[in-house]
Amino acid sequence: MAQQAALIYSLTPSRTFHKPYLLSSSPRFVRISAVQSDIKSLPQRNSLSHNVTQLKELTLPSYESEDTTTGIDVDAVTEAELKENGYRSTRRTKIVCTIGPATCEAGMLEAMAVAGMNVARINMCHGNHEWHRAVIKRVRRLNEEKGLAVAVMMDTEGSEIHMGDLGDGVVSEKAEEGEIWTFSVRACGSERPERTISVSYDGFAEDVRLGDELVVDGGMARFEVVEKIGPDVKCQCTDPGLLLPRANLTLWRNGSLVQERNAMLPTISSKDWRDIDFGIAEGVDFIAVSFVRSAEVIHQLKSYINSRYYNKDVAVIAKIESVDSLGNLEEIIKAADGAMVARGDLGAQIPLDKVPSVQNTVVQLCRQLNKPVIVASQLLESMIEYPTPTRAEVSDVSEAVRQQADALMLSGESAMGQYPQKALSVLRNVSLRIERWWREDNDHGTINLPHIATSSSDRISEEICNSAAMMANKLEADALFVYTKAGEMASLLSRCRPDCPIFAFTPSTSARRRLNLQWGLIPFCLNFSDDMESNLNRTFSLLKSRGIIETGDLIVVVSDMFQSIQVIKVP
Ligand SMILES: Nc1ncnc2c1ncn2[C@@H]1O[C@H](COP(=O)(O)OP(=O)(O)OP(=O)(O)O)[C@@H](O)[C@H]1O
Ligand SMILES: CC(=O)C(=O)O
Ligand SMILES: [K+]
Ligand SMILES: [Mg+2]
Repeated sequence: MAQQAALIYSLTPSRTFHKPYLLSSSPRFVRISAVQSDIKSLPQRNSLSHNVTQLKELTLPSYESEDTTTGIDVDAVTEAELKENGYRSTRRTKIVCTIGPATCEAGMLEAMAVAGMNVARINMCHGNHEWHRAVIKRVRRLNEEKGLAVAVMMDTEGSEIHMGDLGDGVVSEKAEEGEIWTFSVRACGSERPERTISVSYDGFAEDVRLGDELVVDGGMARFEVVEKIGPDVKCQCTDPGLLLPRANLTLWRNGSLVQERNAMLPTISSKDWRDIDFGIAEGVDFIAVSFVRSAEVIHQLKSYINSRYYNKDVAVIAKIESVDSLGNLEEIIKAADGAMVARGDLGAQIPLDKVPSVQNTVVQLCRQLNKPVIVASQLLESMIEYPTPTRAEVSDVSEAVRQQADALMLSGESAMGQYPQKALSVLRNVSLRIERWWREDNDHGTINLPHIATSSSDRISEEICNSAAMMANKLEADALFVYTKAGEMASLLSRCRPDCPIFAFTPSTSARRRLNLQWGLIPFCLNFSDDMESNLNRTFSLLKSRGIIETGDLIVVVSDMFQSIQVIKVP
């Protein structure tokens, strides 16, 4: 079968380290021995070439599923990246792509996975269950057939106010200055009168007042309310712009966001609960909850999942996009398994100039609380239409990478844009470049990570990970290895944002997919025993036989089972 081809940008080979350390691998003790002092023989980091030297076409071979009792599950994409670029040059920042009409076919999904998509996001605001089920199935098949670990994230609709669909085949409408448009709580159906938009919230006509400002999609277009006639609200366009199907609507009065009765709408609507049941049944890995206002709803969803689907491994991501969430950030993030800075709606609820500081706050808070964080929306908005990004967009992406967010997200760029693969490769290349720059810039200081563990055993794990990451940096190790059943130790290592990549070995395919969202983690599926000596020997020979590691590589190892750090030179 013809495989989709995609472009992989190869950086010059850099794996020529000669590591001068030799370590014994005794579990339970941190035992460093025979440390030699020929550190000068290490290559200068800045001697690693920055040049993008070759463009290579990569097709994914069909994947023979490994017997994980003996083998190791690693996919062709990771393998190629590790071999081509060397460990130090692998991308640490993960990429979430929203799947829509532009990317939902199997070939495109594969091309996106080859080009670096770590997580596929489906937005329940659009499409129906049949459409979403087909996408999830295609991703799952891709994972099975090609040995990939692309996770699926389902994003709930939430019950904020938005416009209805524009009708069959209508992808957008332009509102011009001065035009009068009708926003109505009546469903318009297929015979939508000209310049009429349906509104999702029944209380809309009652809540608005003459003179209110109606803002579409955080400022894509603006209207002033000029007349109310029963269910219809006549509005005059004051700022022309594009109206997209199901665009978000906010009302402003005297410079403040109006939250009349819509503030009482549930964060998780009855449709959302049905979508959540659907998503869990279809095996999604993450549920991203829109418009979270407080920690309560996260607790509610998590206990629902635990009681109803106790054997399912579903992580809950709190989307930070509601003005009300900002006073409860810490509790919300603590309650959730991760967070998303959903800048689209956030920018419609708070002044735009406040969005960057909220982004920074959420990213840093997540890092401190050890929760993965995604920076989302409009990263490369212009690439929906154009093949190159603006300089400002590239700067915005680099800022998120410099903040060391776990993941960046594409929205319309990958869902319905004309250049989804190009947008993905911009995220990849900017990430690689900025990560390298960040590592080479020795002046980034150390971020103070507070203790997060509550039990003494967790506290030990935390300290082990902090120390292992620090050792790996000081020894300029080639990689950190972590053997982890549920992924906790892997997260703790990722939280330290070490200089080298983290190979996370887990026996669980769902844990492997979940870890794919986290900064710097390269998750592998591997069945391991309680005998670390034999786990290591097996891992070394498996990875060596595939050319991923080589004799002499310096590895720092931690595991769930033994509270120890081992430093080993690959035999
Ligand atoms: N499943 C889909 N079917 C059709 N179009 C889609 C689909 N998913 C996304 N799109 C299109 O891509 C655009 C961007 O999608 P995205 O899901 O990122 O919206 P968003 O507004 O950023 O997210 P949210 O609705 O969660 O605030 C949408 O406005 C829509 O036009
Ligand atoms: C992603 C999303 O929901 C937003 O930016 O609004
Ligand atoms: K959504
Ligand atoms: Mg949103």
